[in-house]
Amino acid sequence: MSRIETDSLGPVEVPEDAYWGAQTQRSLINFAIGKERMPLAVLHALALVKKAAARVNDRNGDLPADIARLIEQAADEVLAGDHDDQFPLVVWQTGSGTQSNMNVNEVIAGRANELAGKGRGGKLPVHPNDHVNRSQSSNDCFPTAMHIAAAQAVHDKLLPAIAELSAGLAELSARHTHLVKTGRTHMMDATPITFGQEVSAFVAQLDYAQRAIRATLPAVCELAQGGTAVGTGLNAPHGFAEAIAAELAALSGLPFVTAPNKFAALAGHEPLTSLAGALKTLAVALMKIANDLRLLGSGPRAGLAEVRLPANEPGSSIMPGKVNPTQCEALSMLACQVLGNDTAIGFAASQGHLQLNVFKPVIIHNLLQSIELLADGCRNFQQHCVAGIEPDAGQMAAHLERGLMLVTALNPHIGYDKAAEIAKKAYSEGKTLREAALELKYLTNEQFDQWVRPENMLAPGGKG
Ligand SMILES: O=C(O)C[C@H](O)C(=O)O
Repeated sequence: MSRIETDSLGPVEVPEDAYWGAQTQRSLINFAIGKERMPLAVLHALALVKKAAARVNDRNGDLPADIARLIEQAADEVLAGDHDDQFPLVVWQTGSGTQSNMNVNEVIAGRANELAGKGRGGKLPVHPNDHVNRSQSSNDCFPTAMHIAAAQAVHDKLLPAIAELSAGLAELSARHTHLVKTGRTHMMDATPITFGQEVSAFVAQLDYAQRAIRATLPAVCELAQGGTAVGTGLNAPHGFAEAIAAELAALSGLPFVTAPNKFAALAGHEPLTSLAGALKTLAVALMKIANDLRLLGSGPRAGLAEVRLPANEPGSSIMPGKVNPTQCEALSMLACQVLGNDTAIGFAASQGHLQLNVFKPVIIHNLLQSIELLADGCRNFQQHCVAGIEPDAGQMAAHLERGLMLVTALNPHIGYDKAAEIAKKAYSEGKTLREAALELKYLTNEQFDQWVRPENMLAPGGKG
């Protein structure tokens, strides 16, 4: 069953139960490309813009109060998720997001008209363009929705998830401040380190990444709304930009303000590019953390085997009893995706032409995917990997005992060249450092005990 809706190009048949109108239907027909739907977070953010615009327009006397109330009521239903099935459009559509903006305008108008007792859809008494889109253009409300969706996702999901992983790693580090083990540089044995020190680097890397992400938020909280079609604000009343930013801040609890230059806010996407870059920084840190932990957990018999990762599931369909570092694999894979998304965002954001960037859907699709993957990834990694990590103190001690770079502690006492001779002799003849040193007569047994002490090699000022 269908009904007829119209737009400026003429009549279009839409499913009878749909709230959307002609423009959404045309987009469905003209852009049957891929499966990637416009993220719901963007559509909900657009609904928030429509609600805020209705309030400001009502206050300004630019909308009849009853129309504004109907818009707000329908927008609230969208925000509550009651109409999520009414947003079927894909990412690969008009580069301004006009069709998704019209999808939201049409659904809100269509539902508002039903609430007014006029039947589903249509343009009376609430018109999708004249009322729901009042004082707006897709060119300002779509980038506004992009910024709102990104800021909310970072604030509500990503920062708490980073904090959770960071707390888990900090706890692991604090539990093992005295567990001495072999340090490695160039993947080769180096001087000692504690497991606590090793893990403390991960905590600091995450801290750096979260600070980089936070630093981008003030610019992400600057909104394009009020610029309308080209940045001049045509058809929006004086003061609309400031008023709607304040309304959106009040509705969302986030510190949104109006962007100082609307021309740039429509045509450039530097704030979201910076955020994507900061997400890349987080992905880079997570890649290092995942790789280090799977390297330290390699084995269990023929690898480093210095940590035991939780055995969450059988790893192999053919090799009985094999357990794999699957959480590290998932985390490092999603880090690759985030690096790829950052590249796509960079290309897309660089393509602003004159007064508009028309690569907006692909930017926000990639950005929100990165945020979601990173947030879920941090949480999962904490809960299913870091929380269950146990160091193997025996294996660490054995590696330390066999290690050759403890010899570095002898540099201040016998000089680099003699110390190197000891290390080379020990390695080539399969001897311990002590045996080689004594055979070369460069020091006594007592001096070796006094100078070669891993626990004294962990900080500046440490002496052999
Ligand atoms: O949809 C609009 O409001 C404007 C459109 O993106 C355009 O500039 O052609």
